[in-house]
Amino acid sequence: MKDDKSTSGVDPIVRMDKVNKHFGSLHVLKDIEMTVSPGEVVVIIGASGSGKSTLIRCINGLEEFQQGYLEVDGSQLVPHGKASAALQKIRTEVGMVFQQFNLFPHLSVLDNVTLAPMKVRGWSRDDATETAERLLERVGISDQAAKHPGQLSGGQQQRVALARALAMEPRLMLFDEPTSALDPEMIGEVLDAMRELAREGMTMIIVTHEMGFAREVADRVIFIHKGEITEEGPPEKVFDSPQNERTQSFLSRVLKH
Ligand SMILES: Nc1ncnc2c1ncn2[C@@H]1O[C@H](COP(=O)(O)OP(=O)(O)OP(=O)(O)O)[C@@H](O)[C@H]1O
Repeated sequence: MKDDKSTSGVDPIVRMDKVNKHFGSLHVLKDIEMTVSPGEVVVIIGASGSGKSTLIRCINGLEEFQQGYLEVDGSQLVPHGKASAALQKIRTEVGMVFQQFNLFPHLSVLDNVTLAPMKVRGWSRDDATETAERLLERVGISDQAAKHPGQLSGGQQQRVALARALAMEPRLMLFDEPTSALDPEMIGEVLDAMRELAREGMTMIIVTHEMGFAREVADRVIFIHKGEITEEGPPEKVFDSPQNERTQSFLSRVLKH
């Protein structure tokens, strides 16, 4: 096991040691070693197809991996793991926001947010509604609670998705390119909500192409190239003086505009 001093005595929320993942003959994740401490905001960057989404999807068991050690908040996901008690626990403790919102189209905004706490956590409707209303207020869309997702803008839908994930009181939030499907004028409102969450101390792992945002919110930036972590460090270091030539050429491409 990797000895990671960033945990400084506190148990990490995520511990990955030599995790390998294949899609058939494609070796998508190669010996991934990553430790995330409570309260840390880690941003994962890299070219399209480098394995960023696959990496975070392994963390909540949406993708299985073939080799290595993966532990989330004390529960271990095993290679080739299918349904297990650990997986169930991890799914309830880890919130995820996807590129495509993935809201239930036939439910109101409020019902989208109350559903999982009632079904999974066994909360009463009153308790779930109270929490949902507070969260919708917090992401600035309390006036949309009775609408259906299709009646909202992309930015509003993504904020509902964030409220829905937070309603489960997650220990860790994963974001998979949460602004990539949004019109440019709506990106800011979603990033603002994420910024706020980071300020409040939520542990977050974020895959994004928003480099300005990454620099601003990340405690640590991880660069992935063809399934390997080739560089990581504080944002100032990775963005201003990248050591690896792959990072240098990626950043010079994406920061050109
Ligand atoms: N379900 C799947 N079956 C087969 N190959 C897959 C599957 N999902 C992803 N891949 C492949 O795995 C590689 C990594 O994909 P992944 O989506 O993790 O990359 P990414 O870095 O998130 O890319 P992007 O920035 O474009 O979203 C790619 O080559 C992709 O085509």
